Amino acid sequence: MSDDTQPETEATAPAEAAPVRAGISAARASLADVPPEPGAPKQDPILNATGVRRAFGGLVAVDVAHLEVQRGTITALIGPNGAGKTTFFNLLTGFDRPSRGEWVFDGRRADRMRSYQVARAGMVRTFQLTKALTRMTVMDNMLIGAGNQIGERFWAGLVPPLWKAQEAANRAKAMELLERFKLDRKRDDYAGELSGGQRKLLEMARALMLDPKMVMLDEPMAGVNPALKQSLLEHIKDLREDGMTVLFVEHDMDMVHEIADWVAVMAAGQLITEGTPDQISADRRVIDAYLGAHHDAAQH
Ligand SMILES: Nc1ncnc2c1ncn2[C@@H]1O[C@H](COP(=O)(O)OP(=O)(O)OP(=O)(O)O)[C@@H](O)[C@H]1O
Repeated sequence: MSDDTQPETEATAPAEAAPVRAGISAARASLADVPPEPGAPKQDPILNATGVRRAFGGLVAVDVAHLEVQRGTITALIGPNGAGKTTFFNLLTGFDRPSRGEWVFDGRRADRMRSYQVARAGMVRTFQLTKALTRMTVMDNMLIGAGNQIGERFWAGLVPPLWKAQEAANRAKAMELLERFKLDRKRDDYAGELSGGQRKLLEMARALMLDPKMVMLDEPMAGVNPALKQSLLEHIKDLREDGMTVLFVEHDMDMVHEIADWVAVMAAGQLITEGTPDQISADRRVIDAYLGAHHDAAQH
């Protein structure tokens, strides 16, 4: 954790040290008996997807037969360029519509939900800061991340005390998160002035404004300098400690090894295997997929 480097005190050491070990060992234990095969069933999947397909004209970008994501784990989604990872993310989070397929998130059918409904249900993805957002302050980015809960409820939005109370609560929550991500001193700066790594931290902090159960991160390490990488990794581990599930797309295999409890591998739209990081790095199918080799049974 980012705070581990601080000197331990009697008051804080036990409370901070215990959950770190609890989260990772619970996650690994929950996956211990799962076979390293595509579509492997999990003990307690927070996400359960079946037959998810998305074609763009003649190109089948995603064709995932089955995937379960175990609750409380950090799961990496890897695969060569063009494997369909981002498209799959977009489908799951309601930003794209599948040609067919269904999935259940935390006990609720989510394949018909719109993106804001998916987010409200607890599956929240991070977004790269768009140009418009870089021209807003860090705090305003956080407040946008909170959505407009009262304003969306039309009648409540007409009652100023309710509206103001909600805004004050959002601000307090945003401040707490900015402190946690060590961005509190930047709150009045334009988001565009942040470094690559700080932007990633802001993207994650914004997602947490919605109190997600599952956080979806698309290439969290892209454009982050080595100094901030470690801090970012620790923040992602903290999400698991707080009971959240994390699914992330990433090309940086060092990062995958360091934080993933489980890895799902896509190639040419399909889920070709799953397993622990060690199982995956030894899997011939994965090596072949990255080398662009044809899957040939004789090689196994
Ligand atoms: N809107 C779209 N229209 C047409 N083709 C698309 C569209 N979006 C994605 N594709 C195609 O679908 C395939 C999968 O793309 P996708 O971006 O999901 O892969 P990826 O695994 O995320 O790749 P990368 O690691 O390079 O980001 C690619 O061949 C891509 O060109």
